[in-house]
Amino acid sequence: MAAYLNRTISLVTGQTGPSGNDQNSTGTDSVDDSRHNLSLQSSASSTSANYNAITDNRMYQSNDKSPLQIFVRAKKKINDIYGEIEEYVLETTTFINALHADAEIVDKAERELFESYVHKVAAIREVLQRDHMKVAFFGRTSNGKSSVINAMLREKILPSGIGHTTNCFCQVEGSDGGEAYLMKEGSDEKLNVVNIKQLANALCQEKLSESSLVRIFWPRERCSLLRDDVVFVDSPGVDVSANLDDWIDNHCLNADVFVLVLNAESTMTRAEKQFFHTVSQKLSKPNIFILNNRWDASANEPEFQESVKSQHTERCIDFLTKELKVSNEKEAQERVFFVSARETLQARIEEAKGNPPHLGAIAEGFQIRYFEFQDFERKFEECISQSAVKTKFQQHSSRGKSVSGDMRSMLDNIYERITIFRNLKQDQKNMLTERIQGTETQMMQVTREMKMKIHNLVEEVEEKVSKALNEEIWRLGVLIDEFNMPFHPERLVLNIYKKELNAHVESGLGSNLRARLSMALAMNVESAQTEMTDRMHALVPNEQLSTHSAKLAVRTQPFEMLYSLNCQNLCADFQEDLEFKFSWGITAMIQRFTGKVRERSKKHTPALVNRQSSIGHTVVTPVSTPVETTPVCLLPTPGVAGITPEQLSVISRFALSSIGSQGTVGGLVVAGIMLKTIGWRVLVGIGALYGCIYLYERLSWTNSTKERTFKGQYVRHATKKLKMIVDLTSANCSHQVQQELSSTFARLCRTVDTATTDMNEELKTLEAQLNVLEANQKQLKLLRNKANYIQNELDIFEHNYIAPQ
Ligand SMILES: Nc1nc2c(ncn2[C@@H]2O[C@H](COP(=O)(O)OP(=O)(O)OP(=O)(O)O)[C@@H](O)[C@H]2O)c(=O)[nH]1
Repeated sequence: MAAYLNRTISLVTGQTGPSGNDQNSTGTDSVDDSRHNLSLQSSASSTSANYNAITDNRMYQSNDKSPLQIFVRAKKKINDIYGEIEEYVLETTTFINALHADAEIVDKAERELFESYVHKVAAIREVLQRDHMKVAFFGRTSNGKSSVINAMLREKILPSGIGHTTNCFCQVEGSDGGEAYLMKEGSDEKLNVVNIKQLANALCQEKLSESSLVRIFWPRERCSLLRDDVVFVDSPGVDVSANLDDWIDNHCLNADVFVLVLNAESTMTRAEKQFFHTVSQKLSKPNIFILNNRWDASANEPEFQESVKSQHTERCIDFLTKELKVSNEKEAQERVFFVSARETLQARIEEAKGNPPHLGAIAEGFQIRYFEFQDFERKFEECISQSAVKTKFQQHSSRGKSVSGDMRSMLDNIYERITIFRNLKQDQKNMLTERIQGTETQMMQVTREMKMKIHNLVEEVEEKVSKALNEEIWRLGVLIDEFNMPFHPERLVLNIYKKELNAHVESGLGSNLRARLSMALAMNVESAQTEMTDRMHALVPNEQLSTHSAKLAVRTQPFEMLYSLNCQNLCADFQEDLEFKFSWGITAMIQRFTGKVRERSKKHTPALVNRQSSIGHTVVTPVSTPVETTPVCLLPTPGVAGITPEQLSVISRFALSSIGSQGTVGGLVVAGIMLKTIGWRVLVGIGALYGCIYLYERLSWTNSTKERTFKGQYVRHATKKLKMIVDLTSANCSHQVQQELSSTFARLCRTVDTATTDMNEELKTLEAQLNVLEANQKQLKLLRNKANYIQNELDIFEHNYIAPQ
């Protein structure tokens, strides 16, 4: 009670707070003085001063210091934060959708979860737009609920009158664009606002059910409360309906403040109490104000005024603290008021006309009641603003935090996954880089080694072929003896015989060389190829081996050496000599003698190198036989007794011609000398023997002897020619081996190159993937920081708007 009185005095004196109260007088006497000062009969100056105080108070209420501005600013702030949350959620979802392309990082369920936040935030924003401060008025019929609302709105918007007037729930809310209209529940049709008198009035024909709602949209600019998002709900009297539960469920659950409008002329009824009991059961600690309306009536009985007020106040406080348990004593004292709604409304209408408000007074003590009503409004505004911020925005703030927190932890998970994935890719990149470098180094080493190997193998082949061919040349006589085509000295037959013999020698030599060398050479080549392939296999990564295995495989056809001896051309210049020559004839003797001398000179002197440069079409290099190992000398070498073979040949020809030319005279001289020396009998005997030998040799000069002679001449000729191509043939063979191995190695190198190129491509792909992953991580960090920023914003919001309460 004392608090109530202090409150009244502070309003009158224009001072607020406990200090103001302390500085002024306290107690009943002071109140009496105030009442005296504020009576309608007070002087004009006093009225004018009080009017100024009222005007100042209204100005204060309508400026930015109005408690309702807390809600307005909080709503704007949370709206701004939710704008950022929506932007953040959209940005994150777009990013996650892009990441979803890589299923290893974000799966479908995760993506859908992110998308669900877009809808969630959009839904919260929608609710946020509709959030307002809602006050609901209850009380018995005709207690003046509609009048209180009208007084607060400063216009007679809701129907009021004696008896049961309000038939249904009427909600008054601000409209934009200066338009006033109303809408029935479940309809979007805008009705003329004058219809409210019919729709909501119980006395009219066209009445709605008591639980239905009519929404009245009133221009915001016409009332500061509406402009600041306060919504008023008027109800039918609690004494006319049994459906109180439905009322509460349909219209009260989101109310921030309840105002119980009592009739100060009577006392609180059971119906009124019952209604609020139900409300306090359904809502946790509802904010309830009690207005003892029609207090102007107390002016008629001033002697009982204070005692009635005390009684009402005590009962109301007990109701709030002891019965409903929704407030403590101190809070309850701030929630009970004694007002006159009718008077306040009239005063404000006068005020709107530019008249002093006291023109609306209907009884003595107007200004106290008027101030009390303003005090109620002030307390109500503080309460509804704080309550609405808490009940509505705390929930939004918590949900915003939960959304940003959930998203941040999901982003953290994705970040960790990307980190693992990135490390994996980085390891792969490092391994691949090392492998490429290793492959290049090993490739250089293998190339060096393989070149050396090919070189050695080629030299070995050359040596082997040379040796084998020389041996075959030594055995040429055997090969020619094996040739058994019928021999005939006739020119045409002999030409065919020579052709066949050339072919026989060529194929015989070829097959003998193959038999001796091919197997070993092929094995050597194959083993070299296998070694190359194995070394190259080691350079190609296992996973690429299957791709490149066909290229790496050793050729299926074994290597075969080709010995192109070409005896047809080689021995084309062979000319046989099948003339009969008596072995004891003078020419033969001289030839034999010169032959022996030549043989002897050959044994003791370096061989004369035939400088003839053409054998068939081939180029011949200096030849050295196994015997002729001495260095080549191009000068004629002196024979026995300083006579060269050419000189001996000239001498023999000269001797024969001189014998032939002297004819019989010479023979007779020789015969005469011999006859005289050894006697004619011995001479005849020698002659007979000589003749017999001649005859024998002449008779022995048969076809087979000619064949033997032919073959002997051929062997000598072919031996000479073949020896000249030994080096050429072995060089040719080694060249074949070199070609074979080089081409194999080149093929393998190409394969390794392809594998290296593939690895480089893979490296590029890995680098690109790493760049993308790095960019993703940067973006994730950014998004995480944004989530933190939003959380901070919401923390600050709670600290500024919710925590202080
Ligand atoms: N003297 C006086 N009369 C009042 C006051 N408040 C309201 N009235 C009158 O009481 C009657 C009922 O007022 P309403 O505002 O309609 O009351 P209500 O509680 O809304 O009534 P229902 O709508 O029927 O529930 C009207 O004639 C008002 O003029 C007041 O403070 N003093």
